[in-house]
Amino acid sequence: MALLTDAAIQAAINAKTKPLGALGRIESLAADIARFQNTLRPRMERCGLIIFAADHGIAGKGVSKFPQAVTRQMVLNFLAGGAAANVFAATSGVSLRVVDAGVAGDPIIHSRLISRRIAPGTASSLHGPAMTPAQLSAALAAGKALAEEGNDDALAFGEMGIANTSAATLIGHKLTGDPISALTGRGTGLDDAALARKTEILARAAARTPDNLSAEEALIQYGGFEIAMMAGAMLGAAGAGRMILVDGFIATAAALAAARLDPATRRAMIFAHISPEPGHQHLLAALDAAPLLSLGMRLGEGTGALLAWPLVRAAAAMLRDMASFEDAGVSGPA
Ligand SMILES: O=C(O)c1ccc[n+]([C@@H]2O[C@H](COP(=O)([O-])O)[C@@H](O)[C@H]2O)c1
Ligand SMILES: Cc1cc2nc[nH]c2cc1C
Repeated sequence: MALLTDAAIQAAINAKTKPLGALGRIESLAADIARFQNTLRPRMERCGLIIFAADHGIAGKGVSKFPQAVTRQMVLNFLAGGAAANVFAATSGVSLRVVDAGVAGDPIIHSRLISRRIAPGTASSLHGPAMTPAQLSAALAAGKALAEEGNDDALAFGEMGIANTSAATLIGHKLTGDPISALTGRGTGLDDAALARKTEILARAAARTPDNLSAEEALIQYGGFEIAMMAGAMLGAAGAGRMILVDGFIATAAALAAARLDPATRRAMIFAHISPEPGHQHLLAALDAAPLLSLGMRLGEGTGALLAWPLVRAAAAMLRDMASFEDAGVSGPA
């Protein structure tokens, strides 16, 4: 089918029974959806959330307020239905899959857990690469395959991994060139002294490698398995014609890596919210992204993406189902 022009999409939005521009940001969201699906009758009925969980070798260096064991404990909480992501998935009408991408310790055995374990946590990126090239390939491929399953119109991606704000900061630094000091934040709630220590540790880890890295190399050197698998899932979702709901700081690091691996992935992305983690605005700027919500949320798990889903659904329904001035016999501007 011929490619819809931006002018044709805008004309369809402008013809709806409302003053010009009166639905604000919902109008540009509808335009993004129409452009991606190449139709003026876009479909946004089904959304699935995939939460990727993994551990980080750098967690042992005191960069998080919480112990590494919380990653595993939260996976069990997701499976029991007790996390914020479970609650918001239910209120937003989103289905949820939980993936072990590489949680430390023995494999978690549970009938509803999807096991795609690359290894029981990455190596510490303070002293060497977090993962091998073969582990990166396996993580990207596993994520891609998961996103290709099912018949969702959109996929939201969440993560759980103690110390993964450190991984996202280092990846973000190597992909944007913005300084570690500007990107590093409190994560799960570090105090001033601990934040200064984290910044110093991340600066040492960053100094190990050249200034600018390819997305592959940044993921190998600093990535988590959950971040790499999420990047693979984003590539898979875009390739399968599903839109991507990008969550917070860590998910946006995965999105930036995915967009560098395949620039065509960017068109599939909807940016759900902005987190107070200071690096998030840098990554959003590198992606030229305007997030929908600003709620002061910094939880991860896909919680911001879950809250944005009803807006995405409404935007598509507006373009598909709203009457035009002509359809409804409503007078245009005087
Ligand atoms: O999504 C965000 O913007 C976000 C910001 C700060 C923290 N988090 C979550 O907190 C964990 C990482 O924090 P930290 O301090 O252990 O690096 C990880 O499980 C993330 O899901 C998430
Ligand atoms: C309790 C807790 C829940 C989380 N969910 C995502 N990251 C998290 C980090 C902690 C510490």
